[in-house]
Amino acid sequence: MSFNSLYINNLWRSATRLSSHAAVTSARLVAVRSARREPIATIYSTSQLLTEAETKKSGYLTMLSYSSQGKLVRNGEEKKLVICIEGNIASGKTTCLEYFSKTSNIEVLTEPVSKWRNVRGHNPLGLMYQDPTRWGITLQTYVQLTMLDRHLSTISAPVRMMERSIYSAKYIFVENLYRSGKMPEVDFAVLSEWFEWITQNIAIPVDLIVYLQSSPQTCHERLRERCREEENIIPLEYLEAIHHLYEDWLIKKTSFNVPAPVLVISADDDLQKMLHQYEENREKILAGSNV
Ligand SMILES: Nc1ncnc2c1ncn2[C@@H]1O[C@H](COP(=O)(O)OP(=O)(O)O)[C@@H](O)[C@H]1O
Ligand SMILES: Cc1cn([C@H]2C[C@H](O)[C@@H](COP(=O)(O)O)O2)c(=O)[nH]c1=O
Repeated sequence: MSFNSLYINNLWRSATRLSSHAAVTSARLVAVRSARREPIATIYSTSQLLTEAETKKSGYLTMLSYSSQGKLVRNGEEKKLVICIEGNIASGKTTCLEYFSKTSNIEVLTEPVSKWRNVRGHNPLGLMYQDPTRWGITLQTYVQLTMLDRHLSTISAPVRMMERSIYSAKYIFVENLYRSGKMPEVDFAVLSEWFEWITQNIAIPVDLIVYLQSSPQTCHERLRERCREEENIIPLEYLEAIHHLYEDWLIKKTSFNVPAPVLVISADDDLQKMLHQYEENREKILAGSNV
């Protein structure tokens, strides 16, 4: 095994699946020490993890190596396209993904909302809507973790389409909690430190962002129609705030780094017209292009 090549856990995934304290501890050691660029061979030999052969067989671990920028990257997936579908709450992202899931050679990853509604019997999404100042950090820490898990999971098809990204979780939702005065500064600082560490040390490739641009009013109507219990208390103003953050990020490009070209699709139309628009844009989307 080469010096700049190592197996590390997909962090939390191994923690739950390997169910061994020694394995979890050593996995953490590998991740942290490798980020500091200490000799991998030492790390590998001190690890209580699976052997290389066991690792490959298990499929739980991802082979990572350093890029020329010094970031950890997944091996062998350079030619796969990653497309993130972005947009306000209830703008139609899941519906869009469902449509494309019928296409062969596309892997579709929806947001892990079910995890946000149930982590070991707790509902951080519901808690956050009830008391954002107390529970915003709890939800957003978990969102960041689960989105990172999505980004790092092995890609099983030439094209991956995924709902949102670790970027929008931070640039839109954390930012909104903080700007609206509902997230204490210390919570925002800790989340920001985590986010910066992740994005500086781990390559999170995105080739195209498809922005479903919808009016907050449309989203409000669709949200009511969808009837997700936790979201009953969302006022129109909340969707307006999310909308403005999205517009500043992806249209005006005045707030945060945009990690990929953006293809804008207006999403206020009825379902039939939306499906027509998806067909019209299919080629561009699957080529990872916005022109
Ligand atoms: N173009 C559309 N016209 C009318 N209703 C829609 C449209 N697209 C989605 N919906 C409905 O709106 C709700 C939210 O859509 P969904 O795809 O879940 O949005 P998101 O994943 O962005 O939150 C769902 O009830 C869905 O059936
Ligand atoms: C990414 C992210 C999401 N949320 C909330 C917003 C919504 O209530 C759900 C996601 O539902 P959608 O229909 O897929 O938009 O989760 C959040 O509070 N924080 C986040 O970072």
